[in-house]
Amino acid sequence: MITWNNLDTLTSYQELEKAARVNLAEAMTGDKGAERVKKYSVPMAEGLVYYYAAKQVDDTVLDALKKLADEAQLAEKFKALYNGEVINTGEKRLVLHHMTRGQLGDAVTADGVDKRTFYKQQQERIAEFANKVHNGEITNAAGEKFTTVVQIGIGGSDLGPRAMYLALENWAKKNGTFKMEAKFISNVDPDDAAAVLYGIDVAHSIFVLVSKSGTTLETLTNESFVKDALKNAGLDASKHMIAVTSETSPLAKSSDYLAAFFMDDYIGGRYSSTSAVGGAVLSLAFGPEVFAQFLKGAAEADKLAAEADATKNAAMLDALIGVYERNVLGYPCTAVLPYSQALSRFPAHLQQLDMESNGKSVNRFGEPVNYVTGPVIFGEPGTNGQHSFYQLLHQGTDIVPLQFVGFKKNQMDTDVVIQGSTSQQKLCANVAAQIMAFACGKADENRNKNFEGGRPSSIIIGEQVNPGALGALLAHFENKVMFQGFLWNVNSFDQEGVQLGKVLAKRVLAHETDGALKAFSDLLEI
Ligand SMILES: O=P(O)(O)OC[C@H]1O[C@](O)(CO)[C@@H](O)[C@@H]1O
Repeated sequence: MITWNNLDTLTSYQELEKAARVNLAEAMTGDKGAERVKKYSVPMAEGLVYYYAAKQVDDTVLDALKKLADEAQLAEKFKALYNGEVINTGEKRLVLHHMTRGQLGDAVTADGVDKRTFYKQQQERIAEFANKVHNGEITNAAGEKFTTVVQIGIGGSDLGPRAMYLALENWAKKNGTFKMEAKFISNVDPDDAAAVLYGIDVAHSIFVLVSKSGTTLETLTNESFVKDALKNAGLDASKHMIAVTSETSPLAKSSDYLAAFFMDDYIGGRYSSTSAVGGAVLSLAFGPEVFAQFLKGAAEADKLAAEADATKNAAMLDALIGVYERNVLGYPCTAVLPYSQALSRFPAHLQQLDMESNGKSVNRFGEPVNYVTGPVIFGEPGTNGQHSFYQLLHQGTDIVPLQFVGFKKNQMDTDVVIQGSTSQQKLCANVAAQIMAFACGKADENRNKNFEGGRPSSIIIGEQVNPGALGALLAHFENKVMFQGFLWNVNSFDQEGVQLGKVLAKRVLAHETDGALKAFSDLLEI
C-alpha cells in the first residue's frame, strides 16, 4: 500500500536532520580520502559509475538516507509509475516515458491500446521513414536526396533532442553513421529561424515540426516562418515537413505533412527525448540503429533504477543526497558540469528537466509544503566554466553542490601532446583537480587567497560519450528527478507555472492591457 506523505512528516527525515555533519575537507584528506573514493561508488548502466566520495556523507548519513528511501517508498512508487498508475495527479495522467525504451513492469493499456506496442510501432515507423530518406526512396520534388533535417519545437520538443544530437554528432561522424546534419529552430525571435534558414539549402531540407500539444505559439509561428521560406523558394511545404505530435493535437490529422509520428499525453515534454520527439531527428541524423542503442542505454539505466536498496541504485542515491543537501544542509543550487564538449547543451536540457519538474510549492494534493523543493540548476562544460563562474563556486558565500561528468576517452580520436600530456589528459586532470580543490580547499594567510573547501561534488565517469552511455546518462537524470519529486511529495509531471506568462503575452498581442502591462508594452513598441 503506497502512502504519499510530505518529507517533513517522515520519521527518517527527522533522524537525518539530527545526523552529525560530515567535515568534507577532513574526510577527503590523505589516505582516508582515497579510501572513500574506493568505497563510495555505484555502478550505473553502460559502464558508467557514480562516485560520491566528495559528498558530505558518511556511513551514518547513508544509513539515514537508506531509511528515508524506504519510508518514502521510492522503489514502490517507481513501480507504481511504470505499472501505469495515475502519478501525474495535476493532469490526471499516467507517466509512461520509461515505456518508450522498454517494458519494465506490467503491460499498460490506455486509450484502448497496449502502450509499449504503441511506442514501439512509432519507433518502427520512424525507422522505416528514416531509412527511406537515407536510401533516396523519399526525396524532394526534384527527386533529390534530403541532406539536412531541421527540428522546429521548443522546451522539451527542442532541448533534449538538441542536446542529444550535439552529444552524438562527432561520434557518428567518427563511426561512419552520420547521415544528415541537423539544425534546430526554437525561439520565437525571428532571428533564430532566419539564421537557420540562411545557413541551409531549403530545397534539400526536411523539417520536423515537433509539438505534443500542437498549440505552442512559438512553434506554430516558426512553422509559418519556414513555410513562407519554402513557398518563396518555389517549393511545396507539405513535401518538406513531417510532424511529431500527440494523436489528439490539431496537427495530427493535417494534410500539411509528408508523415506524422506520435507520442501521447503520458510523455511529458521534458521526458520525451526517447519518444518520437527525439526519435525522428536522431534517426534521420544518425540512422535508426544509433537511436536504438541510445534507447538500450536508457532502458538499462531504468532497470537499475528499480533496485530498492538506495546504496546500489545510483539514480536513487543521487536523488537522496540532493535532497539532503537542499533540505538539511540548505544549499540553493546545483551546478551540472560535464567535462565533455559533446555535452555542451546537456546542462540546458537538465535545467528544464529538473526545474520544470520540481520547481513546485505545493504537494501532489495541491497543499503548500513547509520545505524547499527543487534547486536552481545551471552549468557549462568544463573547462570553460572554470574560466567563468567557478570563482563564486570556490570562494563565494553560497555553497553550490556540483555534479561533474567525465569520460576517459574523447570522441574524435584526434589529440595532441603538448608539454607531455594530451588535451584529453589535461581535461581529465582539471576535473580531478577541481573535485579536490572544492572538497579540501587550501589555507592561506591572505584571506583573499584562502580556499575554505567543504564544497561537495559527485562525478559520473564513463569510457566515452557514445549512444548507449548517453541514453544511460539521460535516464539517470530523469530517474533522479523523479525520485526527488517523490521525496518532496510534489507532482514532477505537470508545469502550471508556465501558463500565466503565456496568457499575459496573448493579452499584450491582442492589445487588451492596462496599467503596468500596457506601460511595458508601449515601451517595447508592441
Ligand atoms: O511540445 P509542446 O506542446 O509544443 O510544448 C513545448 C514545451 O512547452 C511547455 O509546455 C512549457 O511551456 C513544456 O513543458 C513543453 O516541453
